[in-house]
Amino acid sequence: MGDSELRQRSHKPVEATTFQSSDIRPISTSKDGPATTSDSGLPIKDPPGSCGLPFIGPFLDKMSFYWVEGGSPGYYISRMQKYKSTVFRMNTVPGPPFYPDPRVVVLLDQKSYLTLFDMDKVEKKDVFTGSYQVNLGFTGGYRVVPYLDPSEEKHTPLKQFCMEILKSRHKSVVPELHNSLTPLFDSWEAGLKNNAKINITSDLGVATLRFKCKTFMGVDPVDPKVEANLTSGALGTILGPLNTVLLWVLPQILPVMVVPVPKYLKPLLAPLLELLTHTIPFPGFVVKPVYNKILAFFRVHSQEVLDIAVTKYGLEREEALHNFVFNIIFNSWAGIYKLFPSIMRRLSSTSVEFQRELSTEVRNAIQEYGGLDFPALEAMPLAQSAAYEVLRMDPPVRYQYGRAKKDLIIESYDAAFRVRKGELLAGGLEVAHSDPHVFTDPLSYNPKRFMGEEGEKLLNNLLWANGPQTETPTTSNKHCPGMHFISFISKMFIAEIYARPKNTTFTTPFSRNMAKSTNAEIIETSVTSSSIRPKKGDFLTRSKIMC
Ligand code: HEM
Repeated sequence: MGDSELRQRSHKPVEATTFQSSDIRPISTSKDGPATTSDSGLPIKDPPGSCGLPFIGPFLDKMSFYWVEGGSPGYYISRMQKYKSTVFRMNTVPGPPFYPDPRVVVLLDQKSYLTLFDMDKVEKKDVFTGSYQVNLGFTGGYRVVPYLDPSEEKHTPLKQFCMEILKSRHKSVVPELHNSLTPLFDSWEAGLKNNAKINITSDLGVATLRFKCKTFMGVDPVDPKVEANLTSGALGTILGPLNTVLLWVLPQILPVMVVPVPKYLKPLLAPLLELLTHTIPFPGFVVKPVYNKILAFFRVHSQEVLDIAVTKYGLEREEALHNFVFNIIFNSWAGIYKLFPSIMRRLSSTSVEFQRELSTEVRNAIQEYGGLDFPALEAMPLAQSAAYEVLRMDPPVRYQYGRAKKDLIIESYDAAFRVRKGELLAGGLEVAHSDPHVFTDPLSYNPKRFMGEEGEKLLNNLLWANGPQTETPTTSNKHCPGMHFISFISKMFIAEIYARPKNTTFTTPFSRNMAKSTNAEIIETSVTSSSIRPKKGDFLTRSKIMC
């Protein structure tokens, strides 16, 4: 399916669809009988779609998700087109035999998607990763804050603690990000002059890990002089800091990930990979050595932070420690690990003229305010818009879930759907972020999209942080408390690239390597970065690229 087909996807009302009886549980009705139209006059119907026969349906769907349709968004889009609806029933992943019930009602347009942020309508208990839950052994036996519903007692103090950490360390953000990126960019440029191979994703991974730890704990996790650092001991030496954290992060998301395998090896490797990654939930003990290593580092260096958790928020020290590790490594670092390479890839696809304009904005602001700091960064609307546009097209977290607290009527643009209490709602964010009702030419990277009065209004529809960019994360909602932090550092990352003395545009080898390491394709051989374009059909294959 091509981009043009996607653009033409229909939101016209659909005919009533046949259901498997196993898909439907009894629905409560008012004494006047069930309503036939919603409050805004739309016809009420059951969501189209079928989950198939028990076990067989979910199993076949799961195979299709991982091995035929390349995961999100292709899997969602093919079903959206089949049912001619942006709300429908389907099986999510993982599924049988050893993962829980994968039946969900999917929401793919901007209107229905908002249901997922309405705490009166959905419960967010244990749905952070969707239909399955990560073994508690990954987090020291604690249910960390993203798994808690706001109605749970611990949610408020744990979220307040996270917000406090972000606020209290904000002055360190600019210098620490600068100090982490400058030597890295220097080394890339030096290496590229000598035709050395660079790996953008892993190099940035280490740099941002150092940035996170230095900002929030004041210590460098790879400095051999630092106690319990992530390169120390046999494990640290063998794995290195990046693999240590990845070996803890990845098994938590592997159940929903498409494992990239060359086409010709698929028949050979698929059964083995299925068995290893998508069949049996990972038990906690598999990550114990690496988690203990991470924990030991945090335990030594987060005492000041933990004092705040205990004295100000009345939290148990050990629980606060596991939450702190999760906030810094899983919530935050893992998101940046995906986001920063996406920013480079998207920027490298823009024209030289645009990159010059960006560079001029960055340099002028730095000159006017005497350095790359908060005031200068405030004066970079183009860099900010370019960053928002990456968050729109490549949201690092691609799914959101919530369980219906009661029987609901959920409206899309052209129909209203009955959803039963207890059903799991699943949002596919890449598709909702490409809603043609809201975004013009939604499949194109338009770095100026969020600029100006009209552009700023679109921030209401930027939902990557589990809520509109214009709304505030609070203890009563599940909005990501790191929303402003991430928006800010993404803009600063762009500013750091374009503030570099020699980089009015990326040099050719820089771009070529960016292209190679992010799987983009060089379609011309001219010397400018505008020759780098994402692969054809990128929207559909992106999930493979980014994994
Ligand atoms: C690119 C980076 C990030 C992305 C894509 C991201 C995305 C999200 C999303 C989608 C959720 C909601 C999950 C759900 O309930 O369905 C969430 C929640 C959360 N995020 Fe972020 N986040 C990022 C960075 C951060 C940072 C920097 C922090 C803090 C240091 C953070 C802390 C949290 C916490 C504590 C929650 C749970 C909120 C609650 O329970 O109310 N995140 N994030």
